Amino acid sequence: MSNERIVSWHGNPSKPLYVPPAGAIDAHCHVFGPMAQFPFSAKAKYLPEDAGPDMLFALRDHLGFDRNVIVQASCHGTDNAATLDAIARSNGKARGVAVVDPAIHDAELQALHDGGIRGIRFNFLKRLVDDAPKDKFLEVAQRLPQGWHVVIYFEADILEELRPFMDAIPVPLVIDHMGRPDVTQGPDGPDMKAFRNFLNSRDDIWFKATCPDRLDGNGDPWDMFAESVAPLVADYPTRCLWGTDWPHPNMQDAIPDDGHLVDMIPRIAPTEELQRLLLIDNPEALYWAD
Ligand SMILES: O=C(O)/C=C(\CC(=O)C(=O)O)C(=O)O
Repeated sequence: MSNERIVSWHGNPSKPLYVPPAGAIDAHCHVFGPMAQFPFSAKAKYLPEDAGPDMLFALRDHLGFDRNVIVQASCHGTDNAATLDAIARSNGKARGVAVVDPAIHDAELQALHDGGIRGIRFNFLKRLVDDAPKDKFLEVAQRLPQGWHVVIYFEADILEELRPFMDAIPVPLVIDHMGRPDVTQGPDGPDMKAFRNFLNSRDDIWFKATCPDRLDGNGDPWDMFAESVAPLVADYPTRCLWGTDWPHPNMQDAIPDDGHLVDMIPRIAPTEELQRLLLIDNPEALYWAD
């Protein structure tokens, strides 16, 4: 890995035209560092510039959101200190998802709960992590604090391979970026069909209708993303979440304008009722149930 620190976020995102409802939650974002206080993991696959809580909360306010769910990014490995620090600074307006060493003690899981964590993330992207031990992941998934869930990040080509593993997880599942379907196949393409089959296999699988910038190679305004994802939100309105994905790790060559990302919301959730579910009720059920 090069030692050059990367900027993957927009310096001056536009003000969105869409105004989120009061209480709206950005349910997928990260913090990077600050490095002097929270060094990156020795195993990190990218070395970003600092993107700490002050920047995240300023963006939240600029975009018209009220709360954040901060997902531990791979560059911080299994040390959740930066994520916990951001939650602690949020005045109750952030909760989080941790990445843990599967050998973590129950008391440490409880300490994470007390710090605002409500789930753990299993990352299966080979470009981001060296190994993803399914047997160990399953063991820790069986002893999570009450009310927690598991977030899984994978790409569409390994959905079937992961099925036995995911089927065995005894708590709700939240799938990052819908398992990265090729949205240019359209709403009835093979990737979306396979993902719908998976959603239909149990009623406690949730998904993040996120990342047009990662999933639609045609670029902003990401029309194929809108076309492919709107039907999924319409058909599973109580199981979808939305997030900016700021600071957009690894997107330095195609940095999205966060204001434009927010303007995707009414295109995938066209009614006020769908927007309330997507931005408030659904993420509250997972992250602010207590
Ligand atoms: O931010 C995301 O959701 C996606 C990422 C980064 C990531 O997950 C991580 O570093 O943990 C990606 O595809 O590079």
